[in-house]
Amino acid sequence: MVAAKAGHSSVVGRLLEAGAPWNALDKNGLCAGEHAEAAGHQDVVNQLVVAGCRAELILAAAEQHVRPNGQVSNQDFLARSVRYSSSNDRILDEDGEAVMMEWEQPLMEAHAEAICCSGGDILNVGFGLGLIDAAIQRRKPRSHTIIEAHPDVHKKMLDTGWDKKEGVKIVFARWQEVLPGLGPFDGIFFDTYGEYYDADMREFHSLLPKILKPGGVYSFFNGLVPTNPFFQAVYRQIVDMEMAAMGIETTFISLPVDAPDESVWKGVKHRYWCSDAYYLPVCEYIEADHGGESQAESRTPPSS
Ligand SMILES: C[S@@+](CC[C@H](N)C(=O)[O-])C[C@H]1O[C@@H](n2cnc3c(N)ncnc32)[C@H](O)[C@@H]1O
Repeated sequence: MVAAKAGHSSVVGRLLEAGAPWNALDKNGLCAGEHAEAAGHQDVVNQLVVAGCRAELILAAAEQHVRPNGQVSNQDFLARSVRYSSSNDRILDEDGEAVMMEWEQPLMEAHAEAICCSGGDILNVGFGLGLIDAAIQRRKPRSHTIIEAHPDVHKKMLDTGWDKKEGVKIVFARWQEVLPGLGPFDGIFFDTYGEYYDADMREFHSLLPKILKPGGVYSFFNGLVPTNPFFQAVYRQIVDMEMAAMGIETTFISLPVDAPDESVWKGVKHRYWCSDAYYLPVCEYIEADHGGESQAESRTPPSS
């Protein structure tokens, strides 16, 4: 950390080679990448991002929850009840963990804008409060498929008439059971609960070439390590690399987040968000006739 703070990239390199963990924290909870970033040593930041991506450690650590603080497995979550608040501004699981909260509305609006840009056939995985589905409906797509696996959430969808909306098809199942038998789609959004990047999201991503049409847009709720900006940057890089291996280019759009004040978290077991920035992923096939340079230019660097 001292070497990172001082910008000594050769020393940082040697320490990493000798097995120093890229993601160790000091007593103030800061990692080497944050020290380097604060001191303006971008070369060291980039070096640590690359090391983080390569390290076996990151692959193990990649078992991040798609949504933070979901402490139960997906199957357990689906087998237990959830409750909607009376004002419909949140869903809590049996432990009082927030499954979804209304403060995310502007983020969901932005995701809908990204995936509905060409209209057509849209897929959303995970209904929750229906925020993104309402935003999708406002954009009047040709068809709108919603995969939802929780019985209580499915009941809420029926109680609120989602099954009667024109063009809407509800698939009451885990996405693992019905994909890739659906689609293909022009726009896809993924936002489940109690699932992990390593085990679940990566599997979902591997289906994209089958379910995303050429010219289509994929996005997902980016809840990967929201508590640490440097670790977030590493995950953005990992997603970018894994998508690129499938011929898909990822652009992260940086959005300011109006951090919900303390009162919003009252009654929620864990506050799952504290960052003032959100990096909205937009994933599209790399076009064969695209110039390599212009693609690189349009990417957001991992440390931004
Ligand atoms: C965070 S909420 C989605 C919030 C939604 N984006 C919104 O705008 O309100 C996650 C949803 O995914 C559902 N879900 C969890 N695991 C699933 C799975 N394997 N397949 C389908 N839906 C799942 C949950 O029941 C929950 O309704």
